[in-house]
Amino acid sequence: MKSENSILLVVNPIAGDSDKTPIINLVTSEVKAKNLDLEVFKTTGQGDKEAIVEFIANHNPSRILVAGGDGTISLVASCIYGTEICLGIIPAGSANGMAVNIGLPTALKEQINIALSGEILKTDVIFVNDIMCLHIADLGINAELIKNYENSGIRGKLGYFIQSFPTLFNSDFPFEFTIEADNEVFKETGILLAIANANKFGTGANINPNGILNDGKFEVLVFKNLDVFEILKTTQENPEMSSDFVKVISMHKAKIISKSKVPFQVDGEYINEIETVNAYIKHEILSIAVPQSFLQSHNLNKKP
Ligand SMILES: Nc1ncnc2c1ncn2[C@@H]1O[C@H](COP(=O)(O)OP(=O)(O)OP(=O)(O)O)[C@@H](O)[C@H]1O
Repeated sequence: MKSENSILLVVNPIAGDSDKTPIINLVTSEVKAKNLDLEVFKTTGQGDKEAIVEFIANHNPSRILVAGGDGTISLVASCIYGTEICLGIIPAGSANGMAVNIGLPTALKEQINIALSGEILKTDVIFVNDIMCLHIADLGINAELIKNYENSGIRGKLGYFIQSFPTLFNSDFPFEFTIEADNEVFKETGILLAIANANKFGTGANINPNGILNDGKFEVLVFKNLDVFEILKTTQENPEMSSDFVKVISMHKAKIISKSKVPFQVDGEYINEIETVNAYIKHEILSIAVPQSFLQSHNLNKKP
């Protein structure tokens, strides 16, 4: 049985290269003000999943707050999906795609209050080659950019920017994909194939404006070229992109085969070069605390 009063804070001390003491202190005072109990778990980078599972078994928290980046959020999500334990996000990484997708505010106190709130979304989760994907996985030029960025040692947006030029010149794009979607087969050529449950990359680019986190489906989007005018549209809240630029297919499961090996990333983490991806969705299996405005603007049902 979970303990309604018990909150666990999972902190990744190295995420985003920042000191987490202010976060721990403010979470401690906010949790205390609500008469709840707090335990803090700091990740080490070694055996964290097993340690968190054991910690949960011993402390039975009703909610887990995560102070880290997308990697730490995925780690905790993989420990609690399918349970009633709710995840609260305190973005503190170099990449915070999930925070961007649920529209978290920037002020820490507001983030903590949302993470402890009763506004809860039961989100779908995609599994790509059995790897959990909370927002977007992709094959092609973005994954190649992430690989080059991770190898470069230059952090932040500047690192991304610097890597984009050699990546664009040296890439093997376009790639040829066969997409076996539910009961239909599509053959598409493109520079990037995204498998998306959410709308946005961590950078804020809104590549899947019609994606809904709890509709039981995900989208495969094949971007066909580097049309700058169309790419700029992804900075808008509701972009209408040309079908010459992107092909969008909504589905429950897919097998995607690339004619040649292609770079592959999941939620901002480079995985490897692959030829085949099997993707399927699990419906409403992860509870996340979200801003009330997000639930309202997306007409999403609140499900405790
Ligand atoms: N105490 C630690 N020391 C070193 N590495 C750690 C520690 N705790 C977690 N990690 C590593 O942090 C990574 C996850 O970081 P996360 O994505 O949350 O933040 P981030 O700042 O966005 O990181 P990155 O830029 O590497 O994606 C994992 O690779 C994990 O193994």
